[in-house]
Amino acid sequence: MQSGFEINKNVVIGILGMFDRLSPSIQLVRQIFVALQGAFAEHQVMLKKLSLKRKLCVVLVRSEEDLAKCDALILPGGESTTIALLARLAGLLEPLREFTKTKPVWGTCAGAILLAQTVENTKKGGQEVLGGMSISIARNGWGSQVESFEAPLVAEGLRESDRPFPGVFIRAPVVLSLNPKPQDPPITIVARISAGLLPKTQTLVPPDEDDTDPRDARTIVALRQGRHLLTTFHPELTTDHRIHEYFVHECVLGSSA
Ligand SMILES: NC(=O)CC[C@H](N)C(=O)O
Repeated sequence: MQSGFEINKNVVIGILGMFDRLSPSIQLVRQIFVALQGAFAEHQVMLKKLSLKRKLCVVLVRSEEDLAKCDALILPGGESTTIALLARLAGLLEPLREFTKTKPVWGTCAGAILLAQTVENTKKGGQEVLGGMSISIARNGWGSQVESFEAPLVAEGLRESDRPFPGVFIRAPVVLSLNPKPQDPPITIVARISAGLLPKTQTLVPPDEDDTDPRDARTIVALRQGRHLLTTFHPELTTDHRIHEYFVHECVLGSSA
């Protein structure tokens, strides 16, 4: 893939931080959740570990002005409906949709929901999306917070693909189907969970004892379409930086890192 970057240009990766707009008391509650769900600091630490030929700047994005500085964006975990609402209140929803049309975006967990074209199991009133990926996804598809789980993932699209990627799933969404139209960029599977490890607690898709089809869309937990990346789990809460590396090298810099 062609890189859109000049060789000496710094690369700015933004991390959407809508929760950082909230009042101090709500911030405290948020910190408790973010410690569990990953956010700016965790992604920043991972990005700083990558070895690149050019300087990588990581910025927190809370406004249209912040977004305008970015070459690429990470939509972190949290709560997709709240993130979309806060983005709308900040006048950022449309700029985010425009950004998604032209620049690389990676959505983790709640961010993955925002990147999907259609969402099931939404809260009353529906879910606003940015819609960069032609997939259908279900919020909280594996169950509630207490049914969060960890599982080794088959890292088929990553460097050292024989080495499983540690999957951390927190009220994670489930990919239901891939629906690319002929004119859309093709979808590449980056990581899967083995069909046999699919949690039985999933709320949306009825568990089927015989359903161990490894091609089942529910087994897809990381995928790429064009310059966008989607992970239903939280790579920033692990010590394995291969997914961050994949985003920067493949989606942002186009293999020329
Ligand atoms: N860890 C997460 O980001 C959870 C996502 C959350 N279940 C949502 O609907 O947005």
